[in-house]
Amino acid sequence: MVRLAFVGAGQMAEALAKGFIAKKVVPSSHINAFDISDARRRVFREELKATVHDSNDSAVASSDVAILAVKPQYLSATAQTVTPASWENKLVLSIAAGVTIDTLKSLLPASARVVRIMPNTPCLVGESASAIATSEEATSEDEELVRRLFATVGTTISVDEGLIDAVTGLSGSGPAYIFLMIEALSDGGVRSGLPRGVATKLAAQTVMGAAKMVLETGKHPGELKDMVTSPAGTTIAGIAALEEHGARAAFIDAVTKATQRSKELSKL
Ligand SMILES: NC(=O)C1=CN([C@@H]2O[C@H](COP(=O)(O)OP(=O)(O)OC[C@H]3O[C@@H](n4cnc5c(N)ncnc54)[C@H](O)[C@@H]3O)[C@@H](O)[C@H]2O)C=CC1
Ligand SMILES: O=C(O)[C@@H]1CCC=N1
Repeated sequence: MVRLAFVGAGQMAEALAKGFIAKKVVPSSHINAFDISDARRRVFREELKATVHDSNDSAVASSDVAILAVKPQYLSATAQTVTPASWENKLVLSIAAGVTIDTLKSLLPASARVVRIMPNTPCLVGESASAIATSEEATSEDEELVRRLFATVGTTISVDEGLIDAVTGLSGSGPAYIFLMIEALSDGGVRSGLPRGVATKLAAQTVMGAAKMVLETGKHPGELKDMVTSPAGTTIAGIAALEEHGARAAFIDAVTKATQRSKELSKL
């Protein structure tokens, strides 16, 4: 079974590690980690029962596959905390927004094989959307291993690296847009008289049900929207309000701006 190292044990590393452990694809005993924060090391040691090391170097040296899970701004300095000998022949996965395969390769010995992945936090509940872009050096076995690993925590898709910034703007950041939307729908329910707990539950279940209908029926979202919308009914009144407030443009702009920010991060 593959031994994993998390270089950086923050929110995303925790979501992935918990997902892998829950799906029994990597046991706690095969998860190595280091983080500069005591608090984060404690979470990995006490909650995840992972092996927490006293350096990135030791965590990587003890593993077959390393996952770079620090913020993009710290990635270069962090990669240098691992000796070239420990990186040798490793499969190195980076989940960092904006950091290109070329940049990653420049930080590692030539024998390291790089794969870029953009997952999202629903990996915690087995519903991540992960896009995978491989370097030329990564073998088909590497790609298969990464796909199998991330498929246990959700859906995977292979893309050219040129599309990873757009993936980041849509599905990498996307859960936050949907959480905001659920919160706002719940507020609407509360304003209309529902208790908060009931409103949030109905809002979240509605988002999940609608998403499942798109994925499982294969129908265009517009057609599904029309199926809800009775002439002179309640839904068209709600849709008209959303259009008046520019909801559609707001979502398009959110993805566009987040994609631009991902591109900016690649230039830092
Ligand atoms: N949060 C999300 O939803 C997603 C995040 N990402 C990417 O995942 C990466 C991590 O993001 P988050 O988990 O949200 O950030 P985070 O801030 O929760 O985690 C980063 C961790 O790295 C640690 N760290 C900093 N320097 C270090 C060093 N030299 N050695 C070891 N650990 C060090 C920090 O203490 C922190 O715990 C980022 O590159 C981000 O672009 C990708 C997809 C989704
Ligand atoms: O906000 C961020 O930069 C990271 C990348 C994708 C989701 N969170």
